[in-house]
Amino acid sequence: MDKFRIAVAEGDGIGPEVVAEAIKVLDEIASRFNHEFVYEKVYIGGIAVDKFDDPLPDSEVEKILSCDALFFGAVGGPKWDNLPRQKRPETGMLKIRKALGDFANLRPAKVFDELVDASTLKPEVVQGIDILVVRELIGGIYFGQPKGIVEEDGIKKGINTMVYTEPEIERIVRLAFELAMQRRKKLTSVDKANVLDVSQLWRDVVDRVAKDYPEVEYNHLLVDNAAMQLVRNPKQFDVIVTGNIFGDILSDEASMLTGSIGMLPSASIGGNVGMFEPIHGSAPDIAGLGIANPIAQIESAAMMLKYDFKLDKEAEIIEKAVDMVLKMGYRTPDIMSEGKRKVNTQQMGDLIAKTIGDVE
Ligand SMILES: NC(=O)C1=CN([C@@H]2O[C@H](COP(=O)(O)OP(=O)(O)OC[C@H]3O[C@@H](n4cnc5c(N)ncnc54)[C@H](O)[C@@H]3O)[C@@H](O)[C@H]2O)C=CC1
Ligand SMILES: CC(C)CC(=O)C(=O)O
Ligand SMILES: [Mg+2]
Repeated sequence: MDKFRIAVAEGDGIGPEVVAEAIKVLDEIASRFNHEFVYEKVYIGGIAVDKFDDPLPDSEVEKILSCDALFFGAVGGPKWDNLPRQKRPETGMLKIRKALGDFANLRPAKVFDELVDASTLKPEVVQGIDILVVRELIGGIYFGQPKGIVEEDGIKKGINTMVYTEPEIERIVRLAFELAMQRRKKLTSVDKANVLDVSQLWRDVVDRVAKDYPEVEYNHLLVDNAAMQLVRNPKQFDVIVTGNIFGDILSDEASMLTGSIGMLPSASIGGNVGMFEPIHGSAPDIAGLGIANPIAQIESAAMMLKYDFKLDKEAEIIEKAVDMVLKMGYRTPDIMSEGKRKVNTQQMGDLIAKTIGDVE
């Protein structure tokens, strides 16, 4: 029997609701394939602020570092929005990403055939889309110094700084080229090199690294154009590699090609312990209503099995079960369309867990 220790941070808002459904699916996999998943509850975000007055206490970091993976819901909410920056839930999340050293955040945006009608874009634009956004996760403007709000001569000034070193760029770009080699061998690097020096360095590094991957067809796009191209002609994209803030924004945009942000999982890798979370936030507007889509969280569990535990077959079974449940016509409200069967968060989790046993 294989044993894996998983640190579970449910976080805030819809976090606990969707994590509970993903755990159901993991338990089903464990019992069918004779694995043991041991869950270690950890506190990050608003829930940790309430309990410890700290969005990421050292004790939680230690616990996570002793586990094989971190399975994460989402953090944040209006209750904590006016706290000083150091105490905000989001600061805890940024700190744990940095502490784990997970520099690469993989965000696949794949359109299920059954959900073509759920997208706000025309079916012919979104059908067959399979994009992988490779977002740099522990550098760039979310971490650069100096930062803060200072007052000079009675005038307040807000400062953030976008910094990337050459090695930081090279490691994420190289990984993106490697991933492109395993896919359709197309890579688009997104930057703002017409304005930002940090982006010029990014572009120079991409051009240099590209020489080691002659089979990969690559291009550069400025981020404003990339945002437009994602809705104009998303099928032109295979792998998109970009920095922290551009990747954050473009992946939320890409999620709407698939029908809902509730569909997009992610894997953060490259460090000591991998971290697996949906791309969405804590969705305070629907928290507690039982209507959140748990598929992004469930697919994040599949990514954990694949990328961290090397359980490729089990990961694929989860993906197939999701596909089958969608084919049966079940939909949470965010992906609902005419003639389909509306279900709530728990029902969707139950259906996917139950369907695991029916996957061929
Ligand atoms: N990784 C994380 O923990 C993240 C945390 N946040 C935090 O989450 C809080 C809310 O941020 P928002 O900007 O509202 O972004 P959000 O991603 O939480 O929600 C955006 C919209 O998408 C909907 N949505 C999100 N996930 C859904 C799901 N699984 N099923 C159905 N609908 C879903 C929400 O209801 C909302 O209308 C903030 O405190 C923010 O800082 C935001 C993004 C990432
Ligand atoms: C809450 C932010 C710090 C991050 C975010 O929006 C994301 O990682 O998608
Ligand atoms: Mg985001």
